[in-house]
Amino acid sequence: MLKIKNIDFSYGEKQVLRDLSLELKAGSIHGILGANGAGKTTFFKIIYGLLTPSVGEVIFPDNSFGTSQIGYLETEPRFYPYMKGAEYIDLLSHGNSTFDVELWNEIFNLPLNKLVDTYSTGMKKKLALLGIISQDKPIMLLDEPFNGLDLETVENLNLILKELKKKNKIIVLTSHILEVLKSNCDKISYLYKGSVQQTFSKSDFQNISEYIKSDITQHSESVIQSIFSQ
Ligand SMILES: Nc1ncnc2c1ncn2[C@@H]1O[C@H](COP(=O)(O)OP(=O)(O)OP(=O)(O)O)[C@@H](O)[C@H]1O
Repeated sequence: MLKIKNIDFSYGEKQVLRDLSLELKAGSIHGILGANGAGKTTFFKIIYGLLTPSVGEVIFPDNSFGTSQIGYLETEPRFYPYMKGAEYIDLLSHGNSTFDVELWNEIFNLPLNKLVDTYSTGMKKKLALLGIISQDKPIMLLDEPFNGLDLETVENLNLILKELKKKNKIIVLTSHILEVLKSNCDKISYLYKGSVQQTFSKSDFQNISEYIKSDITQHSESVIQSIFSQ
């Protein structure tokens, strides 16, 4: 179990996370849902150790060594210039001699001998995903992993996530597409104004849209109606 306890975080004067607590189980996929700017990426950066909370702590599972046990897929992955796809995978998979890049690339179909600079946006996302998978870490933080992927890769990623879950990993993923979260996750937490406002289990997933709609969009609906009635 990865435990996040009572975290506060601010960028300067701006408080982004407030008393955020969450427990993430091994062998399960936990979705994080939240509006733009709700604090999802900030939350991942805290778990990964890129940011330090002013209050609260991240408690890693027994026998793990903190952030070295985490694979982190950023929303917009960054690459070194003049690096080929294969070199990127070599760099990330370092220490995992069992990773069979050729076999995996039968699924991802990437031109690994070409410079990453020549890749399309979706190809870069696929390369970053392949890199994270190649690391085979017990904790995987995936920030919008489905963004920019073609339909075939979306289907493949659904299957891959199922297999990774069977390997007892702690997987946390964000998406703005509710259906993506519903079909992949065991639990979904709704982040609102920097706190986990509600965590839904599978049996409650059908209530999520209604919950968010009543919470967020009622005000927007009345504003949109007043704009168009002018
Ligand atoms: N480096 C930074 N300096 C100052 N404020 C920041 C910084 N990074 C993020 N923020 C602010 O923190 C808040 C949370 O940002 P964050 O990127 O964590 O949100 P998010 O939920 O991942 O959003 P999105 O869904 O748009 O990716 C936003 O208000 C954002 O403007």
